Amino acid sequence: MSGEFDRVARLRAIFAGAHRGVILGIGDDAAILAGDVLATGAVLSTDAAIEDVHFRRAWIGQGVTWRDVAYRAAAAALSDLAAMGAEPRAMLTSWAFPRDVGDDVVDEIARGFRDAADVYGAPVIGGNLARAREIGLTTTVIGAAPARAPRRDGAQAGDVLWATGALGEAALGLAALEAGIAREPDAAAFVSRFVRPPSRIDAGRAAAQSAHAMIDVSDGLLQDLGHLCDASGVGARLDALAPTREADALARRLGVDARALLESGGDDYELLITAAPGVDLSRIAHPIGEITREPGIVGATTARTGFDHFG
Ligand SMILES: Nc1ncnc2c1ncn2[C@@H]1O[C@H](COP(=O)(O)OP(=O)(O)O)[C@@H](O)[C@H]1O
Ligand SMILES: Cc1ncc(C[n+]2csc(CCOP(=O)(O)OP(=O)(O)O)c2C)c(N)n1
Ligand SMILES: [Mg+2]
Repeated sequence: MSGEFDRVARLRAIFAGAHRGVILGIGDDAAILAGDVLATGAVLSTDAAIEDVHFRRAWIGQGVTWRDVAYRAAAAALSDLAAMGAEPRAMLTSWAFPRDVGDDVVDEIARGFRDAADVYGAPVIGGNLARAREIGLTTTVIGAAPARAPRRDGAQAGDVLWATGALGEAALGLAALEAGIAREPDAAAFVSRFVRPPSRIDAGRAAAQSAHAMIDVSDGLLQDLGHLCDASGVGARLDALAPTREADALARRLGVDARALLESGGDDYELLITAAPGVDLSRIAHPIGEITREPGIVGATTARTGFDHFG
């Protein structure tokens, strides 16, 4: 197994390449980005993917690869840029793992980040390696600001509430993984929805031009819609949201409630967008309800729960 500095050399090879606006990448004390690639303003966020909190080693070989785990860590972090309508420019990634994690695994993790770098157009320009008891992959994302970034606090009563994709399906994929049936045909699509969330960068950038408010769904619809409503001083009425037949069938098999996962499952990395009633976002999203003057969320079948790290 290589030492820290040999590992950095291997990462440098995997992340190699010329990238627009990157004056200095991996290998020095810090990276340098050209100011003009962030001329509209820099949008910055960071998120961690921690073993047994966000993923499990036991999943590897059960329908999930290390490359998937890494891709998901990057995509989850990049989702915050989508939610601001920003255009990804670069990533920094800080990894911690025990000594027994070999070079082959670290290389696979690097390739997963490189996959995400290619899909999102955000090269890995630096990071850190450290030893720890558990595997942790922390990703800092850097994006260029849109002309106007839709925030959590801009929703107005009467706005239409839109979502970019199916909610609750990633949580079903997670439930299938936890139940050990991830490789079965009726579960595979949900598992891949969990491990490789679709990029909503283009949707976020398109919506930024007309949205009043936007947030990404990481902790569950009710939880994240709740954050948006609280920040905006409004409430929401949800339409009757129905899981697909396939989702319902898998949920029944797993003994979970597909509708509850749709409302509180988390790990979706879809966008919630609110916009004035005349705005048509049907190219990128579908309407799921409306914003109300009265606080609180009505129309849900479950209580406002969702993921809370310390709850
Ligand atoms: N350790 C921290 N130090 C400073 N700010 C933090 C810290 N942890 C979270 N925040 C901030 O709190 C807000 C909510 O964080 P979080 O729930 O992780 O958002 P998201 O779901 O978009 O990743 C964000 O603005 C984030 O930057
Ligand atoms: C092993 C495992 N158990 C449970 C989950 C579900 N889960 C873990 S963290 C989380 C919420 C999203 O992660 P967080 O770190 O809160 O991201 P952020 O909201 O900061 O973007 C969810 C739904 C999971 N992904 N993996
Ligand atoms: Mg976060």
